[in-house]
Amino acid sequence: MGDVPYTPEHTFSTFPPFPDDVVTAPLVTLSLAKLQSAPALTNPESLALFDCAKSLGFFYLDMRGSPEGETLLDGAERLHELEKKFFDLSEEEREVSARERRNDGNGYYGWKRMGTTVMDRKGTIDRYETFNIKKDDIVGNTAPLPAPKLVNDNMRLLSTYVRTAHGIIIHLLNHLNAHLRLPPGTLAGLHRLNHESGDHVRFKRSPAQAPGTLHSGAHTDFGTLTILFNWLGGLQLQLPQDDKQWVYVRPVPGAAIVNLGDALVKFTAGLFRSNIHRVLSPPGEQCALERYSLVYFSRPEDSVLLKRLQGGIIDEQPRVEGEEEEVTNSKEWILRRGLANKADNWTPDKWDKGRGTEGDRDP
Ligand SMILES: O=C(O)CCC(=O)C(=O)O
Ligand SMILES: [Fe+2]
Repeated sequence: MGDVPYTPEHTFSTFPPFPDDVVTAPLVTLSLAKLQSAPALTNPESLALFDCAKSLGFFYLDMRGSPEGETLLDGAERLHELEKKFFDLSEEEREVSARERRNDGNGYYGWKRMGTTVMDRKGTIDRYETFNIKKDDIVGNTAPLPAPKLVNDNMRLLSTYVRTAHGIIIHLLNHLNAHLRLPPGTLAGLHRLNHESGDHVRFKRSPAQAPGTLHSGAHTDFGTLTILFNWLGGLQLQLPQDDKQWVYVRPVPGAAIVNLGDALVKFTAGLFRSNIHRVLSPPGEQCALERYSLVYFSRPEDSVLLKRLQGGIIDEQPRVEGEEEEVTNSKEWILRRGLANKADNWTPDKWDKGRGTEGDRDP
């Protein structure tokens, strides 16, 4: 997309700062370069990753000093520009990629206009729009959903981004695999780039709204690992402690926010945590601005069953009665969770069907 001379620092400097007087999440910062520098079992950074997967399930991943990390940062700045342009297209142009047009049962991918899903059991209507671009469409595993010229002209950028994000995710999974004492390559083998999966790039925008307005409802992510770039605040997570306090996640230039999703909870029989999060209007002066996010969601390949993996320390996890009942594969899980919240013909009963691993954590 032409030359975007932006660095994360530059982009951050164009916005009012994230305020200092709000409570923020105590996320650890892990360095991708350090994770890449030594094998898992002798690498303190890797042990910190394992601890985090078992406790909060959210961390900053500092991308600096790693060639793959720097490529991702550059791609994120470029895609931030591209998503602004995409959402500024006329409705008619965005409509080309409308999720309703996807008639292959994959109606979770494509453009979702604002206000077409519900965010809670009361039926509160969402306050954001998204464009989910399927990894399989980008790397050529499937025939792509029609897209505006703007998007098609940027396929190389999207392809580099997807391949880089996917590679970083495989690297993180290999670390976790080692600590779980699973046979080498077990997790990576469930997330092969050239096999169909629910991985996608998400563009997300919400308009400026009153302070404290809920933009996206409380949820856990459905899949494996999520790599999120934010430039403005607004993301909150609910601390696991008893008081279940909601705290903001401060966006940090040069770092992505990474979190674990439900698939990793299921694979590890509850050893890992997929934490609840939501989005409110950005705090302080940032509230007056439109808010964009850029997300890469990784998910197990479509046919993978979402249940405990055999082997390693997972075998030591207690068995819960009924845990082998109603096991779904990854594709069914995503579509069930992703489409249960459509606002048309919505009922509270449908909301219940779309729940993930929140269990009694569900607000
Ligand atoms: O907009 C954000 O910062 C978070 C987005 C998110 O949690 C999601 O799309 O699953
Ligand atoms: Fe999320």
